[in-house]
Amino acid sequence: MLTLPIYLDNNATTPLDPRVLEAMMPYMTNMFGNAASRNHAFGWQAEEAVDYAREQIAALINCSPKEIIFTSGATESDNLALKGVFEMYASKGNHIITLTTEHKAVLDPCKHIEKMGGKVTYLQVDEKGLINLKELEEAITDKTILISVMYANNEIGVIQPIREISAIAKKHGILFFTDATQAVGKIPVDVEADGIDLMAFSAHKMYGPKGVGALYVRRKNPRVKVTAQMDGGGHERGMRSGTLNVPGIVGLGKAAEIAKQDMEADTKRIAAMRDRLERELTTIEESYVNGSTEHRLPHVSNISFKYVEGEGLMMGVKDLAVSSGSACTSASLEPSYVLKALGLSDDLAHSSLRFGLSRFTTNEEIDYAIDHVKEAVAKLRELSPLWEMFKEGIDLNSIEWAEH
Ligand SMILES: Cc1ncc(COP(=O)(O)O)c(C=O)c1O
Ligand code: FES
Repeated sequence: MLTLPIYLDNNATTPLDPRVLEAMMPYMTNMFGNAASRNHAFGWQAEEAVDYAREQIAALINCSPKEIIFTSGATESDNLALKGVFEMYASKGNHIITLTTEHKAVLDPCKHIEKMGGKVTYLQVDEKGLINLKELEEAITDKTILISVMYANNEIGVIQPIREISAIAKKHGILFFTDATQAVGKIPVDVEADGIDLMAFSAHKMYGPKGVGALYVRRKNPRVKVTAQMDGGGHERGMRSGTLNVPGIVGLGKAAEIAKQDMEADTKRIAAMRDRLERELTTIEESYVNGSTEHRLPHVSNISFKYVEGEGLMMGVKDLAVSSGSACTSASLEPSYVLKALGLSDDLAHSSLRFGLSRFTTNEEIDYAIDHVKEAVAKLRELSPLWEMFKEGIDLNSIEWAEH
């Protein structure tokens, strides 16, 4: 049975897995203790639950439970990593290297750091969305303290060469931070093998609750430190004060456990549906997949349908919850800065849709999406004078479409 509307915007957020909700429920009802209360059973129960969640998360990303700092989500983790390193290592240097295609939760703290006297290099990506490793190495100066490169992009799903980046950071004695919000729980992420020093992630992108996330902070070779951005009771080894969100943390832990256990099977199923969706939708004339299809998350596809407005297309497929650009910026009519960074013209960037599948996506939903997007593109093009000119063989490149 097909229930409308269909949710294909799982890069913005995922639904809560019922197994996660079940694990959280006791901590939202009778087990309400404060994990910092050391003198009674309510506190012990809560602390035990938090410790267990730390272990579940550590098992997913291959770290020690002690290396997990709980936060309110990836935005906070990004802020803590960037500003925390900038402040902690001020005597060593003030230069950070990142990408133009990072999430705003990285770019905006970088802007803040610039206002505080820091220097930030924003590296361009290639037309597939990938970093240029030579340019990365060339950007390093004796003042560089941090390389911040996202694991996988939220708009196009492109996965960066994390191990090569961390090797460069290590060679130069620089810390490596990755915003892995879109990757953790979706693809294998191993902080040891990947050589990551700091890593941000969030529960609500991996079938957990909203408002909870974590920052992985390496404790051994090198022992990484960040200056707290939230002062108070000294929770989380002094790096993030504030009463712990116990139900949320339990949810993140359970989400991590399920991800570890189901990842292989989920990925196989989801990638097959994504590939079918992409194969079918690219039979539409003048449609283009954005970003690398080789180094990409298994559940994402970002496609531009030339001569169609993404916003109009979204209206045309009302029962399909997809996104054009990213959720944070969807209120603005500016074309996506990520797609622009790949070299797309404004028009092509505007004509894109992002499809994000989940473990709950069904083949029937994909069938629906294929049929309705095809239909909507055809209808909108019927009304488009540009499409008509294109069909008549008039060369539009020189007049309407900016050079890439
Ligand atoms: C790559 C990336 N970083 C950071 C965030 C922010 O995460 P949160 O909503 O947990 O603050 C998101 C989600 O929008 C994201 O996709
Ligand atoms: S919700 Fe991910 S782009 Fe903001």
